[in-house]
Amino acid sequence: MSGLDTLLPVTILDPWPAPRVLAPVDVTVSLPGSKSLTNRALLLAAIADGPSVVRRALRSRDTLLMAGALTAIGATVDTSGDDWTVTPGAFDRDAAVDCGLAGTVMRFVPPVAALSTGAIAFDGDEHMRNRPVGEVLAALRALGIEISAGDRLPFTVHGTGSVPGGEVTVDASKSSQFISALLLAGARYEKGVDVRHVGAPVPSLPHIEMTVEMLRAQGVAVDTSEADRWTVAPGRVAPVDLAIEPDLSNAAPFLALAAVSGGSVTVRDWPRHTTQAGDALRQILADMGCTVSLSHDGLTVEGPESLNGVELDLHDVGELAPAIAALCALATTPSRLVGIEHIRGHETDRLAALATELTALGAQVTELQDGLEITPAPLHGGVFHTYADHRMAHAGVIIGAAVDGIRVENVGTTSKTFPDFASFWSGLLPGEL
Ligand SMILES: O=C(O)C1=C[C@@H](OP(=O)(O)O)[C@@H](O)[C@H](O)C1
Ligand SMILES: C=C(OP(=O)(O)O)C(=O)O
Repeated sequence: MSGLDTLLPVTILDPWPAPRVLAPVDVTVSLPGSKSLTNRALLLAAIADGPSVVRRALRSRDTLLMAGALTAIGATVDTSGDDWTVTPGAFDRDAAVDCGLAGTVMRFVPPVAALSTGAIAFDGDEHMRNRPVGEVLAALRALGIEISAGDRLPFTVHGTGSVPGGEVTVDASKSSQFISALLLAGARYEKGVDVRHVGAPVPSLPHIEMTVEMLRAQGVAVDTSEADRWTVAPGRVAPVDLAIEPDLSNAAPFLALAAVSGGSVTVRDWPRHTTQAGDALRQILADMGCTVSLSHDGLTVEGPESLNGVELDLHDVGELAPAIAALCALATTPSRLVGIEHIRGHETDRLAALATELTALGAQVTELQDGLEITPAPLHGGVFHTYADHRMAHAGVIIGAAVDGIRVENVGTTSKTFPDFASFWSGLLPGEL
Protein backbone atom coordinates (compact mmCIF):
# COMPACT_ATOMS: atom_id res chain seq x y z
CA MET A 1 0.00 0.00 0.00
CA SER A 2 1.33 3.48 -0.79
CA GLY A 3 0.89 5.03 2.62
CA LEU A 4 3.11 7.95 1.60
CA ASP A 5 4.09 8.21 5.22
CA THR A 6 6.71 10.77 4.34
CA LEU A 7 3.82 13.22 4.00
CA LEU A 8 2.91 12.74 7.64
CA PRO A 9 4.60 14.58 10.47
CA VAL A 10 5.98 12.01 12.90
CA THR A 11 5.24 14.01 16.05
CA ILE A 12 1.45 14.17 15.75
CA LEU A 13 -0.17 12.39 18.68
CA ASP A 14 -2.88 9.83 18.09
CA PRO A 15 -5.53 10.62 19.13
CA TRP A 16 -4.65 14.23 18.47
CA PRO A 17 -5.79 16.93 20.93
CA ALA A 18 -7.67 19.28 18.61
CA PRO A 19 -6.75 22.94 19.16
CA ARG A 20 -9.46 24.81 21.04
CA VAL A 21 -10.22 28.33 19.85
CA LEU A 22 -10.85 30.64 22.80
CA ALA A 23 -11.04 33.98 20.96
CA PRO A 24 -12.24 35.09 17.52
CA VAL A 25 -9.64 34.17 14.91
CA ASP A 26 -8.42 36.62 12.30
CA VAL A 27 -6.35 34.75 9.72
CA THR A 28 -5.63 34.59 6.01
CA VAL A 29 -4.63 31.26 4.50
CA SER A 30 -3.32 29.91 1.21
CA LEU A 31 -4.58 26.38 0.72
CA PRO A 32 -3.18 23.46 -1.32
CA GLY A 33 -4.60 22.66 -4.75
CA SER A 34 -7.76 20.80 -5.67
CA LYS A 35 -7.65 17.01 -5.69
CA SER A 36 -10.37 16.78 -8.33
CA LEU A 37 -8.68 19.26 -10.69
CA THR A 38 -5.19 17.80 -10.18
CA ASN A 39 -6.23 14.20 -10.84
CA ARG A 40 -8.26 15.09 -13.93
CA ALA A 41 -5.38 17.18 -15.29
CA LEU A 42 -2.87 14.36 -14.74
CA LEU A 43 -5.11 11.79 -16.39
CA LEU A 44 -5.86 13.97 -19.43
CA ALA A 45 -2.13 14.76 -19.72
CA ALA A 46 -1.33 11.04 -19.87
CA ILE A 47 -3.60 10.56 -22.93
CA ALA A 48 -2.72 13.88 -24.58
CA ASP A 49 -0.69 14.08 -27.77
CA GLY A 50 2.28 15.90 -26.27
CA PRO A 51 3.98 16.79 -22.97
CA SER A 52 1.95 18.66 -20.33
CA VAL A 53 2.48 20.69 -17.19
CA VAL A 54 0.16 20.74 -14.17
CA ARG A 55 1.06 23.86 -12.21
CA ARG A 56 0.74 24.08 -8.42
CA ALA A 57 -0.38 20.44 -8.40
CA LEU A 58 -1.75 19.15 -5.11
CA ARG A 59 0.87 16.92 -3.48
CA SER A 60 -1.21 14.49 -1.41
CA ARG A 61 -1.87 10.80 -1.16
CA ASP A 62 -4.65 10.77 -3.81
CA THR A 63 -2.66 12.76 -6.37
CA LEU A 64 0.55 10.79 -5.83
CA LEU A 65 -1.47 7.61 -6.27
CA MET A 66 -2.79 8.99 -9.57
CA ALA A 67 0.75 9.89 -10.66
CA GLY A 68 1.87 6.40 -9.64
CA ALA A 69 -0.95 4.74 -11.58
CA LEU A 70 -0.24 6.67 -14.78
CA THR A 71 3.48 5.97 -14.45
CA ALA A 72 2.77 2.27 -13.93
CA ILE A 73 0.81 2.02 -17.18
CA GLY A 74 3.45 3.84 -19.25
CA ALA A 75 3.35 7.65 -18.86
CA THR A 76 6.22 9.62 -17.33
CA VAL A 77 5.13 11.86 -14.47
CA ASP A 78 7.68 14.08 -12.76
CA THR A 79 6.33 15.12 -9.35
CA SER A 80 9.58 16.57 -8.01
CA GLY A 81 8.63 20.26 -8.14
CA ASP A 82 5.49 22.34 -7.55
CA ASP A 83 4.71 22.12 -11.27
CA TRP A 84 4.35 18.50 -12.33
CA THR A 85 5.19 17.44 -15.88
CA VAL A 86 3.58 14.56 -17.71
CA THR A 87 4.92 12.94 -20.88
CA PRO A 88 2.63 10.40 -22.53
CA GLY A 89 4.19 7.03 -23.35
CA ALA A 90 3.21 3.70 -24.86
CA PHE A 91 0.70 1.83 -22.69
CA ASP A 92 2.31 -1.50 -23.49
CA ARG A 93 3.13 -3.26 -20.22
CA ASP A 94 1.58 -5.28 -17.44
CA ALA A 95 1.22 -3.17 -14.32
CA ALA A 96 -0.21 -3.03 -10.81
CA VAL A 97 -2.19 0.05 -9.74
CA ASP A 98 -2.69 0.93 -6.08
CA CYS A 99 -5.91 2.93 -5.70
CA GLY A 100 -5.41 3.53 -1.98
CA LEU A 101 -8.73 5.07 -0.95
CA ALA A 102 -8.93 7.37 -3.98
CA GLY A 103 -12.22 7.13 -5.86
CA THR A 104 -10.69 9.14 -8.70
CA VAL A 105 -7.95 6.52 -9.19
CA MET A 106 -10.23 3.47 -8.90
CA ARG A 107 -12.87 4.90 -11.29
CA PHE A 108 -10.88 7.13 -13.69
CA VAL A 109 -7.86 4.93 -14.44
CA PRO A 110 -9.55 1.69 -15.69
CA PRO A 111 -11.07 3.34 -18.80
CA VAL A 112 -7.55 4.59 -19.65
CA ALA A 113 -5.98 1.22 -18.80
CA ALA A 114 -8.40 -0.23 -21.36
CA LEU A 115 -6.26 1.54 -24.02
CA SER A 116 -3.22 -0.51 -22.96
CA THR A 117 -1.95 -3.77 -24.40
CA GLY A 118 -0.94 -4.95 -20.93
CA ALA A 119 -2.84 -6.54 -18.06
CA ILE A 120 -3.45 -3.83 -15.46
CA ALA A 121 -4.25 -5.14 -11.97
CA PHE A 122 -6.08 -2.79 -9.58
CA ASP A 123 -6.30 -3.01 -5.80
CA GLY A 124 -6.37 -0.60 -2.86
CA ASP A 125 -6.95 -0.13 0.84
CA GLU A 126 -9.11 -2.68 2.59
CA HIS A 127 -12.14 -0.35 2.70
CA MET A 128 -11.71 0.42 -1.01
CA ARG A 129 -12.95 -3.09 -1.73
CA ASN A 130 -16.36 -1.91 -0.45
CA ARG A 131 -16.59 1.26 -2.53
CA PRO A 132 -18.71 0.90 -5.69
CA VAL A 133 -17.01 0.58 -9.10
CA GLY A 134 -19.04 -2.23 -10.76
CA GLU A 135 -20.97 0.19 -12.96
CA VAL A 136 -17.72 1.45 -14.56
CA LEU A 137 -16.50 -2.12 -15.10
CA ALA A 138 -19.85 -3.17 -16.58
CA ALA A 139 -19.74 -0.18 -18.95
CA LEU A 140 -16.21 -1.09 -20.06
CA ARG A 141 -17.25 -4.69 -20.62
CA ALA A 142 -20.20 -3.42 -22.71
CA LEU A 143 -17.69 -1.38 -24.74
CA GLY A 144 -15.74 -4.57 -25.49
CA ILE A 145 -13.05 -4.67 -22.78
CA GLU A 146 -12.14 -7.84 -20.92
CA ILE A 147 -12.02 -7.39 -17.15
CA SER A 148 -11.36 -10.31 -14.87
CA ALA A 149 -13.02 -10.80 -11.48
CA GLY A 150 -16.35 -9.35 -10.40
CA ASP A 151 -17.57 -5.84 -9.65
CA ARG A 152 -15.29 -4.67 -6.83
CA LEU A 153 -11.55 -4.38 -6.22
CA PRO A 154 -9.36 -6.29 -6.92
CA PHE A 155 -9.86 -6.61 -10.69
CA THR A 156 -7.66 -6.70 -13.80
CA VAL A 157 -8.24 -4.79 -17.04
CA HIS A 158 -6.96 -6.64 -20.13
CA GLY A 159 -6.70 -4.08 -22.93
CA THR A 160 -5.96 -4.81 -26.55
CA GLY A 161 -4.48 -1.43 -27.42
CA SER A 162 -7.69 0.17 -28.64
CA VAL A 163 -11.31 0.51 -27.55
CA PRO A 164 -14.17 0.64 -30.09
CA GLY A 165 -16.29 2.85 -27.78
CA GLY A 166 -19.81 3.94 -28.69
CA GLU A 167 -23.07 3.91 -26.75
CA VAL A 168 -23.30 2.76 -23.16
CA THR A 169 -25.85 3.01 -20.34
CA VAL A 170 -24.77 3.49 -16.74
CA ASP A 171 -26.62 3.86 -13.45
CA ALA A 172 -24.56 6.63 -11.84
CA SER A 173 -26.88 7.24 -8.89
CA LYS A 174 -24.15 6.07 -6.49
CA SER A 175 -21.38 8.27 -7.85
CA SER A 176 -20.86 10.95 -10.49
CA GLN A 177 -17.37 9.53 -10.92
CA PHE A 178 -18.82 6.66 -13.01
CA ILE A 179 -19.78 9.20 -15.70
CA SER A 180 -16.62 11.30 -15.39
CA ALA A 181 -14.50 8.16 -15.76
CA LEU A 182 -15.97 7.25 -19.14
CA LEU A 183 -15.96 10.82 -20.45
CA LEU A 184 -12.33 11.49 -19.51
CA ALA A 185 -11.02 8.58 -21.62
CA GLY A 186 -13.75 8.71 -24.29
CA ALA A 187 -12.03 10.91 -26.86
CA ARG A 188 -9.37 8.22 -27.25
CA TYR A 189 -11.95 5.54 -28.08
CA GLU A 190 -12.45 4.86 -31.80
CA LYS A 191 -16.08 5.99 -31.83
CA GLY A 192 -15.77 8.25 -28.81
CA VAL A 193 -18.33 7.52 -26.14
CA ASP A 194 -22.05 8.23 -25.77
CA VAL A 195 -23.03 7.77 -22.11
CA ARG A 196 -26.61 7.70 -20.85
CA HIS A 197 -27.50 7.64 -17.18
CA VAL A 198 -30.56 5.58 -16.22
CA GLY A 199 -31.54 5.48 -12.55
CA ALA A 200 -32.12 7.78 -9.59
CA PRO A 201 -30.63 11.30 -10.03
CA VAL A 202 -26.84 11.54 -10.40
CA PRO A 203 -25.18 13.15 -7.34
CA SER A 204 -22.30 15.64 -7.38
CA LEU A 205 -23.20 17.14 -10.78
CA PRO A 206 -20.63 19.98 -10.46
CA HIS A 207 -17.96 17.30 -10.70
CA ILE A 208 -19.32 16.18 -14.09
CA GLU A 209 -19.38 19.84 -15.17
CA MET A 210 -15.72 20.01 -14.10
CA THR A 211 -14.97 16.99 -16.31
CA VAL A 212 -16.80 18.46 -19.29
CA GLU A 213 -15.17 21.89 -18.87
CA MET A 214 -11.70 20.36 -18.64
CA LEU A 215 -12.27 18.16 -21.70
CA ARG A 216 -13.44 21.15 -23.73
CA ALA A 217 -10.38 23.12 -22.60
CA GLN A 218 -8.26 20.37 -24.19
CA GLY A 219 -10.13 20.65 -27.48
CA VAL A 220 -12.41 17.65 -26.95
CA ALA A 221 -15.99 18.04 -28.28
CA VAL A 222 -18.58 17.12 -25.63
CA ASP A 223 -22.33 17.31 -26.27
CA THR A 224 -24.42 17.85 -23.13
CA SER A 225 -27.57 19.12 -24.82
CA GLU A 226 -29.75 16.26 -23.51
CA ALA A 227 -30.34 15.63 -19.80
CA ASP A 228 -28.55 12.57 -18.42
CA ARG A 229 -26.61 12.06 -21.65
CA TRP A 230 -23.03 13.03 -22.44
CA THR A 231 -21.43 12.44 -25.85
CA VAL A 232 -17.67 12.72 -26.32
CA ALA A 233 -16.45 12.87 -29.91
CA PRO A 234 -13.35 10.88 -30.84
CA GLY A 235 -10.26 12.99 -31.33
CA ARG A 236 -7.02 14.32 -29.95
CA VAL A 237 -6.55 15.56 -26.42
CA ALA A 238 -4.37 18.67 -26.49
CA PRO A 239 -1.45 18.86 -24.04
CA VAL A 240 -2.43 20.34 -20.67
CA ASP A 241 -1.01 23.56 -19.23
CA LEU A 242 -3.15 24.30 -16.20
CA ALA A 243 -2.67 26.10 -12.88
CA ILE A 244 -4.61 24.23 -10.20
CA GLU A 245 -7.09 26.24 -8.07
CA PRO A 246 -7.02 25.88 -4.27
CA ASP A 247 -9.20 23.01 -3.03
CA LEU A 248 -12.45 24.75 -2.08
CA SER A 249 -13.93 21.71 -0.32
CA ASN A 250 -10.85 21.55 1.87
CA ALA A 251 -11.49 25.21 2.70
CA ALA A 252 -14.52 24.09 4.73
CA PRO A 253 -12.76 23.53 8.09
CA PHE A 254 -10.87 26.82 7.74
CA LEU A 255 -13.97 28.86 6.95
CA ALA A 256 -15.72 26.99 9.77
CA LEU A 257 -13.14 28.46 12.17
CA ALA A 258 -14.57 31.89 11.46
CA ALA A 259 -18.09 30.56 11.85
CA VAL A 260 -17.52 28.94 15.27
CA SER A 261 -15.25 31.62 16.76
CA GLY A 262 -17.11 34.70 15.54
CA GLY A 263 -13.84 35.71 13.86
CA SER A 264 -12.70 36.25 10.30
CA VAL A 265 -10.97 33.86 7.90
CA THR A 266 -9.83 34.70 4.38
CA VAL A 267 -8.92 32.01 1.86
CA ARG A 268 -6.62 33.51 -0.78
CA ASP A 269 -7.01 32.90 -4.52
CA TRP A 270 -10.69 31.88 -4.34
CA PRO A 271 -11.63 31.62 -8.04
CA ARG A 272 -14.34 33.92 -9.48
CA HIS A 273 -15.43 31.15 -11.82
CA THR A 274 -15.07 27.53 -10.83
CA THR A 275 -16.71 24.14 -11.21
CA GLN A 276 -15.56 23.04 -7.74
CA ALA A 277 -18.36 21.88 -5.45
CA GLY A 278 -16.76 23.73 -2.55
CA ASP A 279 -17.84 27.06 -4.02
CA ALA A 280 -21.27 26.26 -2.52
CA LEU A 281 -19.77 27.03 0.90
CA ARG A 282 -20.33 30.72 0.19
CA GLN A 283 -24.12 30.31 0.16
CA ILE A 284 -24.23 27.63 2.88
CA LEU A 285 -22.23 29.70 5.36
CA ALA A 286 -24.31 32.78 4.55
CA ASP A 287 -27.44 30.70 5.25
CA MET A 288 -25.94 29.81 8.64
CA GLY A 289 -25.60 33.51 9.48
CA CYS A 290 -22.01 34.25 8.40
CA THR A 291 -21.03 37.34 6.41
CA VAL A 292 -19.36 36.20 3.21
CA SER A 293 -17.49 38.42 0.77
CA LEU A 294 -15.38 37.76 -2.29
CA SER A 295 -12.71 40.37 -3.03
CA HIS A 296 -9.26 40.56 -4.60
CA ASP A 297 -7.88 39.29 -1.25
CA GLY A 298 -9.88 36.07 -1.57
CA LEU A 299 -13.01 34.74 0.12
CA THR A 300 -13.62 36.20 3.58
CA VAL A 301 -16.04 34.64 6.05
CA GLU A 302 -16.94 36.46 9.25
CA GLY A 303 -18.69 34.45 11.91
CA PRO A 304 -21.94 35.52 13.56
CA GLU A 305 -22.66 35.76 17.31
CA SER A 306 -24.52 32.49 17.01
CA LEU A 307 -24.87 30.06 14.12
CA ASN A 308 -28.25 29.19 12.60
CA GLY A 309 -29.23 25.63 11.81
CA VAL A 310 -30.06 24.93 8.15
CA GLU A 311 -32.29 22.76 5.98
CA LEU A 312 -30.21 21.76 2.98
CA ASP A 313 -30.28 19.32 0.10
CA LEU A 314 -26.58 18.53 -0.37
CA HIS A 315 -27.08 16.10 -3.30
CA ASP A 316 -24.83 18.18 -5.57
CA VAL A 317 -22.16 18.87 -2.96
CA GLY A 318 -22.10 15.79 -0.75
CA GLU A 319 -18.37 16.03 -0.05
CA LEU A 320 -19.15 19.10 2.10
CA ALA A 321 -21.52 17.16 4.35
CA PRO A 322 -19.10 16.20 7.19
CA ALA A 323 -17.93 19.78 7.77
CA ILE A 324 -21.47 21.16 7.49
CA ALA A 325 -22.79 18.52 9.89
CA ALA A 326 -20.13 19.52 12.42
CA LEU A 327 -21.22 23.15 12.14
CA CYS A 328 -24.87 22.12 12.52
CA ALA A 329 -23.98 20.37 15.80
CA LEU A 330 -22.58 23.72 17.01
CA ALA A 331 -25.54 25.81 15.80
CA THR A 332 -28.32 27.16 18.00
CA THR A 333 -31.28 25.75 16.04
CA PRO A 334 -31.96 22.31 14.49
CA SER A 335 -30.75 21.29 11.03
CA ARG A 336 -31.80 18.80 8.41
CA LEU A 337 -29.32 17.70 5.73
CA VAL A 338 -30.80 15.50 2.96
CA GLY A 339 -30.10 14.16 -0.54
CA ILE A 340 -26.84 12.45 0.42
CA GLU A 341 -27.48 8.72 0.59
CA HIS A 342 -24.56 8.32 -1.83
CA ILE A 343 -22.04 9.48 0.80
CA ARG A 344 -22.58 6.12 2.52
CA GLY A 345 -20.27 4.90 -0.30
CA HIS A 346 -17.55 7.50 0.27
CA GLU A 347 -14.34 6.86 2.28
CA THR A 348 -16.62 5.43 4.97
CA ASP A 349 -20.40 5.39 5.44
CA ARG A 350 -20.34 9.08 6.32
CA LEU A 351 -23.95 9.26 7.52
CA ALA A 352 -23.42 6.42 9.99
CA ALA A 353 -20.01 7.75 11.05
CA LEU A 354 -21.26 11.31 11.63
CA ALA A 355 -24.32 10.10 13.52
CA THR A 356 -22.17 7.86 15.74
CA GLU A 357 -19.44 10.39 16.49
CA LEU A 358 -21.65 13.46 17.02
CA THR A 359 -24.04 11.46 19.22
CA ALA A 360 -21.12 10.18 21.31
CA LEU A 361 -20.19 13.81 22.07
CA GLY A 362 -23.71 14.68 23.23
CA ALA A 363 -25.46 15.90 20.05
CA GLN A 364 -28.97 14.72 19.20
CA VAL A 365 -28.70 13.15 15.75
CA THR A 366 -31.24 11.16 13.77
CA GLU A 367 -29.76 9.18 10.89
CA LEU A 368 -32.08 9.24 7.86
CA GLN A 369 -31.64 6.95 4.87
CA ASP A 370 -30.46 9.96 2.85
CA GLY A 371 -29.28 12.40 5.48
CA LEU A 372 -29.08 13.62 9.06
CA GLU A 373 -31.27 15.58 11.44
CA ILE A 374 -29.15 17.38 14.01
CA THR A 375 -30.56 19.08 17.09
CA PRO A 376 -28.01 21.10 19.01
CA ALA A 377 -27.28 20.06 22.59
CA PRO A 378 -24.33 20.82 24.89
CA LEU A 379 -21.32 18.85 23.62
CA HIS A 380 -18.55 17.38 25.75
CA GLY A 381 -15.01 16.16 25.16
CA GLY A 382 -14.04 12.72 23.89
CA VAL A 383 -12.32 10.87 21.06
CA PHE A 384 -13.68 11.65 17.59
CA HIS A 385 -13.12 8.59 15.39
CA THR A 386 -12.32 9.24 11.73
CA TYR A 387 -12.72 5.85 9.98
CA ALA A 388 -9.70 6.63 7.73
CA ASP A 389 -11.77 9.47 6.25
CA HIS A 390 -10.10 12.85 5.76
CA ARG A 391 -13.41 14.71 5.89
CA MET A 392 -14.37 13.04 9.18
CA ALA A 393 -11.09 14.44 10.55
CA HIS A 394 -12.14 17.89 9.31
CA ALA A 395 -15.45 17.49 11.15
CA GLY A 396 -13.54 16.48 14.29
CA VAL A 397 -11.27 19.52 14.31
CA ILE A 398 -14.22 21.86 13.76
CA ILE A 399 -15.95 20.43 16.85
CA GLY A 400 -12.61 20.52 18.68
CA ALA A 401 -12.22 24.24 17.98
CA ALA A 402 -15.44 24.90 19.90
CA VAL A 403 -15.56 22.17 22.57
CA ASP A 404 -13.01 21.38 25.31
CA GLY A 405 -11.24 18.03 25.31
CA ILE A 406 -11.84 16.73 21.75
CA ARG A 407 -9.17 14.32 20.54
CA VAL A 408 -9.22 13.35 16.86
CA GLU A 409 -8.21 9.78 16.14
CA ASN A 410 -5.87 9.29 13.12
CA VAL A 411 -5.80 12.94 12.07
CA GLY A 412 -3.04 11.86 9.64
CA THR A 413 -5.76 10.47 7.39
CA THR A 414 -6.10 14.06 6.12
CA SER A 415 -3.01 13.38 3.95
CA LYS A 416 -5.45 11.95 1.38
CA THR A 417 -6.01 15.48 0.10
CA PHE A 418 -4.03 17.86 2.35
CA PRO A 419 -0.32 17.54 3.19
CA ASP A 420 0.52 18.06 6.86
CA PHE A 421 -2.97 19.25 7.79
CA ALA A 422 -2.61 18.99 11.59
CA SER A 423 0.54 21.14 11.73
CA PHE A 424 -0.99 23.68 9.36
CA TRP A 425 -4.19 23.81 11.46
CA SER A 426 -2.44 24.27 14.80
CA GLY A 427 -0.06 26.81 13.24
CA LEU A 428 -3.07 29.05 12.61
CA LEU A 429 -3.97 29.14 16.29
CA PRO A 430 -0.80 30.05 18.18
CA GLY A 431 -1.31 30.56 21.90
CA GLU A 432 -4.86 29.24 21.76
CA LEU A 433 -4.10 25.55 22.32
O1 LIG B 1 -15.02 13.53 -9.51
C1 LIG B 1 -14.54 13.92 -8.45
O2 LIG B 1 -13.42 14.46 -8.37
C2 LIG B 1 -15.35 13.76 -7.23
C3 LIG B 1 -16.69 13.50 -7.33
C4 LIG B 1 -17.56 13.35 -6.15
O3 LIG B 1 -17.79 11.95 -5.97
P1 LIG B 1 -19.28 11.31 -5.82
O4 LIG B 1 -20.03 11.62 -7.07
O5 LIG B 1 -18.99 9.87 -5.63
O6 LIG B 1 -19.90 11.98 -4.62
C5 LIG B 1 -16.93 13.92 -4.89
O7 LIG B 1 -17.68 13.59 -3.77
C6 LIG B 1 -15.50 13.43 -4.76
O8 LIG B 1 -14.91 13.95 -3.59
C7 LIG B 1 -14.66 13.91 -5.93
C1 LIG C 1 -15.60 11.29 -1.73
C2 LIG C 1 -14.34 11.75 -1.70
O1 LIG C 1 -13.26 11.21 -2.32
P1 LIG C 1 -13.05 10.20 -3.53
O2 LIG C 1 -12.43 11.00 -4.61
O3 LIG C 1 -12.13 9.15 -2.98
O4 LIG C 1 -14.40 9.64 -3.91
C3 LIG C 1 -14.00 12.97 -0.92
O5 LIG C 1 -12.85 13.45 -1.07
O6 LIG C 1 -14.85 13.48 -0.17
